[in-house]
Parts: sequence; structure tokens; C-alpha cells
Amino acid sequence: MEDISVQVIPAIESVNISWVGDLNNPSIPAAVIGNLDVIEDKCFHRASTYRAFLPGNLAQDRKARLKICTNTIVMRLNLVNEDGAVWARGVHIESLNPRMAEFTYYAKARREIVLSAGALGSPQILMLSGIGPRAHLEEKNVPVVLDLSAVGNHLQDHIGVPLTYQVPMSDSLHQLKNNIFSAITAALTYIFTGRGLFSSPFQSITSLLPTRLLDERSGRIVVPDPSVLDASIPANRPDLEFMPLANNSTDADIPGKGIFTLLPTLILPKLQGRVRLAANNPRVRADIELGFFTNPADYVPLRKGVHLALRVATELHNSRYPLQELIIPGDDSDSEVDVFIRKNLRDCYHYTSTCRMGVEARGPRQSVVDTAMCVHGVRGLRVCDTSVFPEVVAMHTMALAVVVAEKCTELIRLDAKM
Ligand SMILES: Cc1cc2nc3c(=O)[nH]c(=O)nc-3n(C[C@H](O)[C@H](O)[C@H](O)COP(=O)(O)OP(=O)(O)OC[C@H]3O[C@@H](n4cnc5c(N)ncnc54)[C@H](O)[C@@H]3O)c2cc1C
Repeated sequence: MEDISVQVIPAIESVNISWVGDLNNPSIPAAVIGNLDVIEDKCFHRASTYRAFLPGNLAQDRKARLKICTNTIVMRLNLVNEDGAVWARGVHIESLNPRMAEFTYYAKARREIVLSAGALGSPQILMLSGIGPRAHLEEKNVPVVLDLSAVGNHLQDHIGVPLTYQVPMSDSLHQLKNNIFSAITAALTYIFTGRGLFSSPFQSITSLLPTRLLDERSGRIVVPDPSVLDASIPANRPDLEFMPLANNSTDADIPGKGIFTLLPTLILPKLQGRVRLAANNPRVRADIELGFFTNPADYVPLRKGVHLALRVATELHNSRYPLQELIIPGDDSDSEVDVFIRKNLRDCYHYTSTCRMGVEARGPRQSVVDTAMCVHGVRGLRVCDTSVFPEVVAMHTMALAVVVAEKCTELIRLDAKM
């Protein structure tokens, strides 16, 4: 059985977006649709970084020099001023188990500390430790160790506008929730063959395109001649991901219906949000400003993406597919589409750049870590996660988080040899 995200492919191809076997092939055209890579092991089980990089047997082998503390929270780093420099000397940790809350621990660093708490967590820990924008730290009563204004700034993410449709239940992943027979069949198929609905993530297909080639009114890629679609032209770098999803991508509860979403997503947004301390307390989540519409230029490609979705839906109707509109713009005028974007815009959990990498700590390209991922002005402290991306990348971020970690490992090894 093919869900609607596969059945929609001809409608997407009809607007001059080409199906390609491998989205990673550098010689594909500029506007493409193809299978999204997923990480599976040989038995078709999804492989997490935990299972791929730290399987139980490896952790066991190294237990003499590896201590894993689960259910704990990093409170702050111990930073000391010595010989005119700031040194990171250790990490203060507490248990998240309420019965052990009174216990605090201290992990002393022999060589260095690698902070990997993600693009929301790493700037929070730096600020709690006294590294961040001076005025903000003072406002939150955190003693300032180092005034580093870029910490927590420049938060980026992909942003999408879901257009929601009803489709036959058998074409939607919602059958797993609404039809016990489908759920049991899918579970048994997965257990015995490793295949079926449970073997794939909710997104299996995706489309990437440069909106500069997208005609706003018709929602089609304009191709006066084939050279226009040359992906090697820098201006043809895709800035829109167009996701067909066989599920509901909104917060709206739509019970008992088969749902299909067309999700145009801006993957090179100009927005800039930020992370700030809500309190001088690691147990209180940081304030996250996603920065939607901090740059009005983001409207233009998003508007084109919504027109593309409306066009693809029209093509599906024309092919007599039983599609019913649920949450879409009232009409295709710019004003109505902009209202729809403002009401329905969502983030994509691809947070980056809050401890961004760069050459200088201050100035117009202010940054937090240098090219070796070491925090500017601090000895013995690296940051290693998506927070160091100088900008958000035009692809899903997980694989690149792994690349950053591999690079960091190499840098640590190199330093150890010196
Ligand atoms: C719901 C969801 C779905 C996603 N789907 C995809 C996808 O399909 N494909 C894709 O490529 N990407 C996806 N992403 C994005 C991807 O997961 C992230 O880009 C990636 O995990 C980032 O890795 P990281 O190491 O930077 O941070 P994280 O993976 O966030 O790791 C940071 C860790 O630090 C911990 N931490 C934070 N603060 C503290 C503290 N004070 N003390 C102790 N621990 C702390 C956090 O709990 C977390 O475990 C998804 C993200 C989400 C949330």
C-alpha cells in the first residue's frame, strides 16, 4: 500500500519538479523530489546515535574510564580566573530524581570540557556559568565571568506553513490510530519482515527547490530552457523544502479523519531568534524567542511555497483524487496568504547557531566559539552540537550534528598529540 505522500508525486512532478533517485547526487537538477534518507540498521530498525556510537558492549568495555550519569542535570560549569585567563575546571551536576535532589556532584576536568546540550541547552548552561551578554547576566543575578554577547543570539530554525487536507483513511498514517486492524497488521508486518508502516518515519519523500524559479501566481517552476534548472549555479541553491506528509502537522485535534499535509518549509530563513535565561536556575527552562518575522524578507519565499501547495492540491483534484480542504487559505490573494502564514507558521525543531562559530567574539559577525569549537576567551571549554553552526543549514540537522561531533573528536585527538 502506498500512502498519499507517495501518490502525490505525479502532481508535484507536473509543476516541473523532477523525481530523482538520489537527492544527494550533485548532478541532479535544481528542483527535485526524491526519497528522504533515513538511518536504519541492516534489520531495518531505525538507528539512533546512541545505538550507533555507544552500544552497551562498547560502554561496558570502557567502564573504567567512562562514567555515564543519566537522569541528571548540569547546573553550571566551574570557571576560574587564573594567570589572567578564564579556565573551565569542572561541571556541577544534580540528580533529577526527586528523592536524590539534595545530592550535588562535581565532575573535575582533567583536560577539557565538551559542552553538548544542544542549541537551546548549551547557551543556557554558558549563561548560568557566567558567560554571556553582561547586561542580561546582571539582570538575572548571575555573576559575570566573561562578557560574550553572542551567547544565545542568532537562534535559527526552519519554518513551515502546513496546508491540511482530508484523504481516505487508508491513505493516511492516521489509520494506525483510528483502525485497530491496520495497527495490528502494521505491527505484525514490522515484527516479521521489518517492513511496513512502522518501519518508516512519518516523512519518506521530500522535495527541494529554489523559490526564485517558482512563479508566485501559477505555483509552477518556470523553465524557459533546461539550463535554468542547473543546480551547480549558486543562485539555484534550494531555499524551500516541500514536504508531503501523510499525517497532521498542526496542533489542531482532527479526530477520526485521514489527514494529509502539504508543508512548504523555508530552509534558508533570514529570521533570528534568541535564547535567554528565564531565571538563574537550570531547572527553569530558558526563554526561547523563535524570531518569526524578525526579517520580513521571509514572507516572499513562504508565500511562493503556499502557492505551490495550492497548485499541487489542484493537480490532485484534477486527477480525481478525493481530496478535501480542511485548513488552507481562504483564497490565493497575497493578503489572505500572508494572514494564513502568520496564523499557521510553525518551527521545525532544527535549532542552530546560538553558540555560533566564527573568527571574532565581537563585531558584526560576533561568535561564541572559534574554528576549533573552543569558547572565545576560555581555556579548556569546547561546544559541540548544532549551536555552533554559523547559520542554519538547508537540510535536516541531525546528520550534521553527527558530522560536528566527528570533527570535534578529531580536533581533540589532534590537540592531545601536541
Ligand atoms: C521532535 C523532533 C524531531 C526531529 N526530527 C528530525 C529528523 O527527522 N531528522 C533530522 O535530521 N533532525 C531531526 N530533528 C532535529 C535533530 O534531532 C537535532 O538537530 C539534533 O538532535 C541536534 O543534536 P544536538 O546534539 O545539537 O542536540 P540534542 O540532540 O538536543 O542534545 C542535547 C542534549 O542535552 C541535554 N541537555 C540540555 N540541557 C541540559 C542540562 N542542563 N543538563 C543535562 N542535559 C542537558 C538535552 O536533554 C539533550 O539530550 C528533530 C528534532 C525534534 C525535537
